[in-house]
Amino acid sequence: MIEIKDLHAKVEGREILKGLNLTINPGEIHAIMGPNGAGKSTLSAVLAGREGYEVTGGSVTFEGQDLLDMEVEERACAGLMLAFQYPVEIPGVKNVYLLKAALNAQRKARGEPEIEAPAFMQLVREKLKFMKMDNSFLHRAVNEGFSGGEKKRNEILQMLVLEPKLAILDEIDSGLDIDALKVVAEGVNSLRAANRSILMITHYQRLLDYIVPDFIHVLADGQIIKSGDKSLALELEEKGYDWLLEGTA
Ligand SMILES: Nc1ncnc2c1ncn2[C@@H]1O[C@H](COP(=O)(O)OP(=O)(O)OP(=O)(O)O)[C@@H](O)[C@H]1O
Repeated sequence: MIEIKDLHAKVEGREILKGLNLTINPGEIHAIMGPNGAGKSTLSAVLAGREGYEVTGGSVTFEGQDLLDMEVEERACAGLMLAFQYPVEIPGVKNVYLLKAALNAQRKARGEPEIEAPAFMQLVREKLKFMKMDNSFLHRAVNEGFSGGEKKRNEILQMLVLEPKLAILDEIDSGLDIDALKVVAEGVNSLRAANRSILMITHYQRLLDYIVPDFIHVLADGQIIKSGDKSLALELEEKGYDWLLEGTA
């Protein structure tokens, strides 16, 4: 699905990613953990094509295409989607409008006609119900006045409607109460498919009890310094990061 080789990136002139390598195959779920400031969100921003992040070396291949050469919209239409750590509020744009516009942009890129209004409403209502969200969320401005947990649910709602090939979840568990964490995890688990991959950034092993990853990686100082299976998260919970950082030094 995606192959990241020796990726280097700068933010505000400072090198944050320092030779990062990661390969994710279709159907796999990978989790990235690591100390604050290690570059985890920078990685997701670079993959999504966010402005202000300068790639200074390396390559990223997404389904055989050079991802770094694609515009943000092209990346989205090709099936890459990022759930933000801090979802943005878009005053004046209704949630339902954003979902429909995004879905139709995707369909257009695939040469498909726009979705018919009744089919769209049926799809969206079904996904809202799955996320245990009230229909009124459709007619509110995107994320405006949403609680922290509601914003995170809304990010997953977008994913359920848009069905990305590669879903990147940046700290989707932060700010969620216990019940909301389960709902969000169920949403993410329902995305699991043989032709879809998920990359989750998290600080807590707790999320990984609900969404069990195939691989866990530790990102520190701009590089992946250790990879393992889900048992690595338990080891990190117990020992912290110092033992790994000392080993690297
Ligand atoms: N726009 C920016 N301007 C200046 N520095 C930035 C910017 N974005 C990121 N950085 C710096 O890059 C480093 C990596 O940040 P990043 O958000 O990628 O870390 P992280 O691993 O996601 O951390 P956390 O676990 O705390 O969310 C930090 O030192 C941060 O201050």
